[in-house]
Amino acid sequence: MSAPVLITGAAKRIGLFIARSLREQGVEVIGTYRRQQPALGELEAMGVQLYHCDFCESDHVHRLIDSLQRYHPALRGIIHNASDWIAEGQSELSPEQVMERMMRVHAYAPYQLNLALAPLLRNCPDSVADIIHITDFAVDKGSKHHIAYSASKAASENLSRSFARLLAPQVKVNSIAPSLILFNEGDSDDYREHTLAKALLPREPGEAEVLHAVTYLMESRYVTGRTLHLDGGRHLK
Ligand SMILES: NC(=O)C1=CN([C@@H]2O[C@H](COP(=O)(O)OP(=O)(O)OC[C@H]3O[C@@H](n4cnc5c(N)ncnc54)[C@H](OP(=O)(O)O)[C@@H]3O)[C@@H](O)[C@H]2O)C=CC1
Ligand SMILES: Nc1nc2c(c(=O)[nH]1)N=C([C@H](O)[C@@H](O)CO)CN2
Repeated sequence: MSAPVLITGAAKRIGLFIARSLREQGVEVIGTYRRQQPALGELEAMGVQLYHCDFCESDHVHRLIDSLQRYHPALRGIIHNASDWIAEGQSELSPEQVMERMMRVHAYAPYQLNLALAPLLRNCPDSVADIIHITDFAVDKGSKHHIAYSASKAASENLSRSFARLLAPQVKVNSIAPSLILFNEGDSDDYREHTLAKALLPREPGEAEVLHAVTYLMESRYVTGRTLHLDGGRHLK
């Protein structure tokens, strides 16, 4: 791949795994980060170009777009990975504030980036470029505890359809909809057991499962406007 891949939320967990793996394969990688994380130094040492951006802050998004347009003539791909997983009632935020934050990070910022960076994707010297939105299994089923999160991920998935139609044939646009990929450190044994039991394949697949899906989509020459479900058969339980 002869132009960089932009990965949002690259400082930890799945975004970090994808950024590190693509870089190890010799792909130029640009990453965004919100908070200082231990892995930022490692990414810089690997040659990953990092930009600070909180997608809930409009001026940050505009500054990121300006920098990318100024310093990068082309992009091979954009992976919209950045995400906040906020449950209603589990933070000091009001429901309105939760919905605003969810829509900003999962829909508004990706919308702004796709529109502004489409010319850079079209400039990619490879035969094709990709946008990938990482959404969630909850898009199809909803979520009673993460209502705004789920709705905003559904908006993100719909962005994939619209941008697939707008940017074809130079740019493919797809979604990856995972259910459980990686537990969080604070997850209790009961929560882990309950979550694993939701799928036909009761396992925590880890970040590589998402990397495989990203690689498949970026190597495809005929898939666009589609969603890859990574859910262990949960839809059949
Ligand atoms: N983990 C799982 O099992 C599942 C994950 N997914 C999806 O996969 C993707 C990666 O998941 P995972 O690695 O677990 O996600 P995490 O929540 O662990 O990390 C998300 C990343 O996004 C960044 N981020 C959060 N809010 C903002 C913001 N307002 N502006 C900019 N960056 C922000 C975080 O930065 P910071 O370091 O500051 O927190 C972090 O780097 C996400 O889109 C998620 O919704 C979907 C289903 C299951
Ligand atoms: N931004 C995030 N989104 C999601 C996370 C996460 O840790 N960060 N985790 C999940 C869960 O794994 C869920 O799929 C199963 O309990 C969902 N989204």
